Amino acid sequence: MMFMPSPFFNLSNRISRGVRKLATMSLTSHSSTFLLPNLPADDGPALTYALVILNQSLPKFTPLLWKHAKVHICADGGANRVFDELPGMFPHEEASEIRKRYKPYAIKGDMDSIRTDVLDYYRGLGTKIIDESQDQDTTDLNKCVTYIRDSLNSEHPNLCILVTGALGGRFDHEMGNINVICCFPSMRIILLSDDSLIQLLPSKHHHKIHIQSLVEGPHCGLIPIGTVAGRTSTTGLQWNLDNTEMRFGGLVSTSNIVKENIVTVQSDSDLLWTISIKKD
Ligand SMILES: Nc1ncnc2c1ncn2[C@@H]1O[C@H](COP(=O)(O)OP(=O)(O)OP(=O)(O)O)[C@@H](O)[C@H]1O
Ligand SMILES: Cc1ncc(C[n+]2csc(CCO)c2C)c(N)n1
Repeated sequence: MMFMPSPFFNLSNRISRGVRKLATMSLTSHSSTFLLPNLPADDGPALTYALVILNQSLPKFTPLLWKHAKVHICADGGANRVFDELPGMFPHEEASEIRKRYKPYAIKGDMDSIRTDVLDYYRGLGTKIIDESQDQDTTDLNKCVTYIRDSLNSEHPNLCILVTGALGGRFDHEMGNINVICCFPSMRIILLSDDSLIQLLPSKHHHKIHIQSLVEGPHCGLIPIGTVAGRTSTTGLQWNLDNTEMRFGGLVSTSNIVKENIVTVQSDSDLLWTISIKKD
């Protein structure tokens, strides 16, 4: 006799799958401790930071990010910024000393923006040069993240990629940079400027964001990207969401305010989390 599923089979199956999903939903913690002068020892499971420098003015906290990062990669013309701008952040030291101290591990991109003198200089210091000029379909940031994922992830598990110069500037580049964090949802990538940071909160986790109020906030936002976010719930914000629908072209949470030391977010869709960075 042929098996006939009961009319309730799908429903009960869906419910039990839903329950299982809730029961197994993992909690991911986030904390911008990389903006503090020293990484706290009790920072939970240690993250290893990789720093990617894009071709925009370096944020003032670049030396701090460099110190916290285990590996430093320049996206094409980002190398010009390290060469030109880092010595100016240490006016009392010799430019050549600073350039040797802040030597990128690799420079990767389509190499249409790095100057020849800069390329020759870092090649001479032993920096890996990865020329992908044949690929005109992915951005230099995408190329760098791919390199980190494929070549560095096994050596450095629990990697978090900090990206400077990702926001502000040309709008197509900004959107391209945001697209990169959506292209690699399982990697932790944080886009930074002097004014704000952005990261993806994948829907398959619940999120606990430890606010570093010395260096970030209070302005923040939660933005659905690419699709409707049917249900999002938050705690710790002035305008919390309670199973609220958000969509581009409708409600998105901007100019929200952090009210507690911990913000929690759960949603059925991937969201962008953004928070302001304090000027000192
Ligand atoms: N004005 C900008 N605003 C935001 N991001 C930028 C800007 N300029 C450069 N970037 C970032 O720096 C990366 C390297 O930039 P660069 O100027 O070397 O190359 P590009 O040819 O402009 O970029 P791509 O080759 O990726 O199109 C870019 O991929 C982008 O992520
Ligand atoms: C539909 C489409 N739009 C734009 C580009 C061009 N493009 C995209 S990323 C990039 C940077 C390469 O480093 C360039 C030139 C393309 N290929 N396909």
